[in-house]
Amino acid sequence: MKLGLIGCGNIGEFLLQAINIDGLLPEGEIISVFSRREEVAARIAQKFDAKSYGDIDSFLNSGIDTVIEAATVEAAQEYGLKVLENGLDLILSSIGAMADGEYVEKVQKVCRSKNVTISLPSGAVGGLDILKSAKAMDGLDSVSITTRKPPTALPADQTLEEERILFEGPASEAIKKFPRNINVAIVLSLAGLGPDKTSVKIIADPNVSKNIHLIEAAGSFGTLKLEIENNPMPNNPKTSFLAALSVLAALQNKGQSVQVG
Ligand SMILES: NC(=O)C1=CN([C@@H]2O[C@H](COP(=O)(O)OP(=O)(O)OC[C@H]3O[C@@H](n4cnc5c(N)ncnc54)[C@H](O)[C@@H]3O)[C@@H](O)[C@H]2O)C=CC1
Ligand SMILES: O=C([O-])CC(=O)C(=O)O
Repeated sequence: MKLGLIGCGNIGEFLLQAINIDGLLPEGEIISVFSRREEVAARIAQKFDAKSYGDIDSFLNSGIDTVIEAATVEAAQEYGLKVLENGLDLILSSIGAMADGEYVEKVQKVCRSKNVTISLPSGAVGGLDILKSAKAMDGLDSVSITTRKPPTALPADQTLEEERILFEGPASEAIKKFPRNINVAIVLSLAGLGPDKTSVKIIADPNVSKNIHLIEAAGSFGTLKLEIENNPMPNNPKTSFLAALSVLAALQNKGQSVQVG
């Protein structure tokens, strides 16, 4: 795999280290890097033996076959379709871009016509396999996620002394208000009941140091209760380490003949 990377932040730099330096993707290498700030892309590219590009078209035509997006929901929406239209597979970190049903339809149409795929890694949560099985015969009745993070990981009052509920409502609204914090609700929506029927609660809690997600679901299969206590990434406490690992795992699993789950 000849990989291109959009976004040189936390997840991006983790992947460059894991793939280009530590050799954790034996069949792949990140050869091209694109970021909003060209000088950042140039510095990071040099450090990890890749090439940086200042415009998206040269990046997409740099000999890559797969693009990893690790930037923002806005960037994913801006470049996602273009990546696919150029005949390149896409792996998305900013899954909030897929909250819009019309956008998802366009993505599916381009994927079919260009024979490419878009992969949505499980990110900082799990249980997607259970939700997918549970809804196979329309037997999934409810899905909710309660996200509890320290104020440093949220756009919250940093001097909070007690926990505070910042949001309660559907995933479709949550991702509009917290596009950098609740991508997990959209991946759960896509596996389960959709962004309007997936309930979200976001709590800023000064008494926790981890990013905690509690996923609850019920249906004809039974009930699900899954709590994940994520360690934050050292350079960006908003992002859980598991989210970066899930992108690496998606790359490692890409094209494998034995698919688990
Ligand atoms: N699916 C999930 O479970 C999770 C998803 N995320 C999402 O993954 C994405 C990446 O996360 P991090 O690496 O922690 O973020 P980060 O903030 O550390 O890095 C983002 C990078 O993207 C660059 N960027 C911003 N706009 C851009 C544009 N228009 N074009 C190109 N580059 C652009 C920034 O300059 C920055 O270097 C974020 O959208 C984040 O919300 C984060 C955690 C969990
Ligand atoms: O990393 C996390 O715990 C979740 C997160 O930021 C997101 O879903 O956007």
